[in-house]
Amino acid sequence: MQIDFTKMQGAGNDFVVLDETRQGLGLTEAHYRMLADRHFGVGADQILTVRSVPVAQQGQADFEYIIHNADGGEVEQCGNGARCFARYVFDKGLSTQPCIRVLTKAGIIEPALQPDGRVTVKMGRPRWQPEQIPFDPAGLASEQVGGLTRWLLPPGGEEGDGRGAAFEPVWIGVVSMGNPHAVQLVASAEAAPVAQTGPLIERNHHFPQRVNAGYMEVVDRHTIRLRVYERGAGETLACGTGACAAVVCGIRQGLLDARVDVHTHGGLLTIEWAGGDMDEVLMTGPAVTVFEGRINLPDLP
Ligand SMILES: N[C@@H](CCC[C@H](N)C(=O)O)C(=O)O
Repeated sequence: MQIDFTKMQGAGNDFVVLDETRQGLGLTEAHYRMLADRHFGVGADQILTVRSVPVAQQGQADFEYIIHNADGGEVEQCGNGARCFARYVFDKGLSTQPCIRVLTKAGIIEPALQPDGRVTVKMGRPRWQPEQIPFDPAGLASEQVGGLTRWLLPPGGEEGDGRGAAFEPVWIGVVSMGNPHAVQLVASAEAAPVAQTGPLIERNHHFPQRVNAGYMEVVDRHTIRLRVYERGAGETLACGTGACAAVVCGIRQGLLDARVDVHTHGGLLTIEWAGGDMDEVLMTGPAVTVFEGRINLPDLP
């Protein structure tokens, strides 16, 4: 099977974007893994698919947005991808509107193209309840820091199983931005042990659907440096939902103001959140088309 694709990136978080508005491509998890593979496929952190809104939800949104991680698994949300999604549907003429409503597994988000070429996305409200994440805090120590509950996580997974013996337990803030995030404060994002502890936190048994692990260095009240070890993709150059999650945790802890610049290895994202239960998080950043292509995919189970 031959399929057309567009390669895009948002702050270096890179995507293969597929159009299924006219017909489904019938791809399997193995196909998504192959597209994402940097040696045998195109190479991407996530595969984004544009679909028409299912009949039952028509009127609620303009498009449906399907996200697969590089490991082939379907996930609920992707922030950098949402900006690329909006740029794609506009540039391809699928929409003439600079502001669209997009249906995701985590609800409706609203990306809007800005005159300077960046995209701002209304990402929805942060969700803090353990069952919304999902997160099982049974047996973990907790502390209250400002408005944030932090949990002491043994990064080795099962307490006492030996795998985490080399690492100290870490205090994490836990939040869903449609997808699950565990955010820890670090003195230096550059020096943070992302490659060592990221995979252990991702698969820690307190997160039944795994988790994205964020490492946040607070520079001042409106600037952070952030690295994220993403569920199903490993460390990426930037994570949009990770940036939202870090900033809302920082604001709740009283460390950050309502508008924060997030410096990642792939570029700058700006996150705004007024801090109330009903307030939505806004994310602004770049969305760039890299190239168009066509690839032969073998039959895969
Ligand atoms: N790169 C993303 C997040 C993609 C999904 C994530 N890896 C997950 O499994 O939840 C972003 O920009 O938000």
